[in-house]
Amino acid sequence: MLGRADSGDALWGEGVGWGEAWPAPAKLNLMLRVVGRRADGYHELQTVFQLIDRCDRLWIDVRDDGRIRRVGDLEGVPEQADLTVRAALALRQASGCALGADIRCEKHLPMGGGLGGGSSDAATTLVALNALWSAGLSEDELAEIALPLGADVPVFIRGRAAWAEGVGERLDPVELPEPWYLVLTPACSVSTKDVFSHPDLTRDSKLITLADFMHGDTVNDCLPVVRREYPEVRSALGLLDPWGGRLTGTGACVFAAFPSESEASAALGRMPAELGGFVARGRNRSPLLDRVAAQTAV
Ligand SMILES: C[C@](O)(CO)[C@H](O)COP(=O)(O)OP(=O)(O)OC[C@H]1O[C@@H](n2ccc(N)nc2=O)[C@H](O)[C@@H]1O
Ligand SMILES: Nc1ncnc2c1ncn2[C@@H]1O[C@H](COP(=O)(O)OP(=O)(O)OP(=O)(O)O)[C@@H](O)[C@H]1O
Repeated sequence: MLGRADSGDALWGEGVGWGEAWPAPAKLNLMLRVVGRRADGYHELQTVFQLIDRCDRLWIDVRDDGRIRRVGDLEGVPEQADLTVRAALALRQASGCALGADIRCEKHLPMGGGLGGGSSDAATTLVALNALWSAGLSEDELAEIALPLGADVPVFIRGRAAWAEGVGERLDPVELPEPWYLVLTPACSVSTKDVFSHPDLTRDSKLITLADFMHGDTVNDCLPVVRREYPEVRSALGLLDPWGGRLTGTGACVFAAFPSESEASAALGRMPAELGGFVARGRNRSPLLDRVAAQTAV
């Protein structure tokens, strides 16, 4: 898990030079309702995604020999299971492209944190290689390849804060306030699969509207199960009580919104030193959209 020392260079913004890096931002689920279950076991959701300016970074070199390789290790994830490698293979298959790639991912986002790090890495790989290979797939086609890689991958392809339904593939862009968030990263990894297969998970939440959400309906139906099964998440949430802490996705990360960076940083300063956490700005537009525009303008 990443602690406080890991800070500034994972952000993007004015004056931050990305060089050749491709950004893979995190997301927060600002609310999450489980409204049904499909025949294949996947759950129908209503959720609101917002991006934050905390990113993994990828470097991708095109290879002429058609091989797709991961450069460097990712603890607990074999090369062929890595979502960046799987995304590249899926794009090569879909596009018929004969080129390959070396992919290096610098992780700043905790795994199993509900921040969608692996999903975002996959989306960035698809978008980057579509440009670098001149594969010519449309955004819709990329989103279609993205979904089998993970329910969270399409939102990162679209690169916009969104109201989402289905398993997260029916996306409507939304303009939201862009507050500062304090995100706490408890030292545990929550398995999305385990939460969704838990017998006590609420699976019949009533449908709400965007207006309901805007008026403060920010329930996360995974919270009761996660709070019970993961004491680290329970105690991190308790620390955010004064500011209305919320769980993102199936956790483990929890967050609270603040009107300014200084207020979010002050709250972070009051957290126990051993608890990982960071401050990031909510964003309605992904830096990936700008990075790919810069690439295609070359
Ligand atoms: C919880 C969220 O993060 C909210 O944004 C996502 O719905 C999860 O997306 P994800 O991590 O990309 O999840 P996937 O890799 O597609 O699925 C992991 C496992 O979670 C379960 N799963 C996931 C999403 C969903 N809507 N229903 C499910 O039941 C399935 O058992 C699946 O095997
Ligand atoms: N490049 C990658 N980065 C992170 N995880 C990866 C990657 N490739 C494969 N994985 C696997 O995917 C799992 C989920 O990782 P991820 O970081 O997306 O979790 P998450 O933030 O909880 O996701 P979500 O919010 O989408 O449920 C990891 O535990 C890991 O086994």
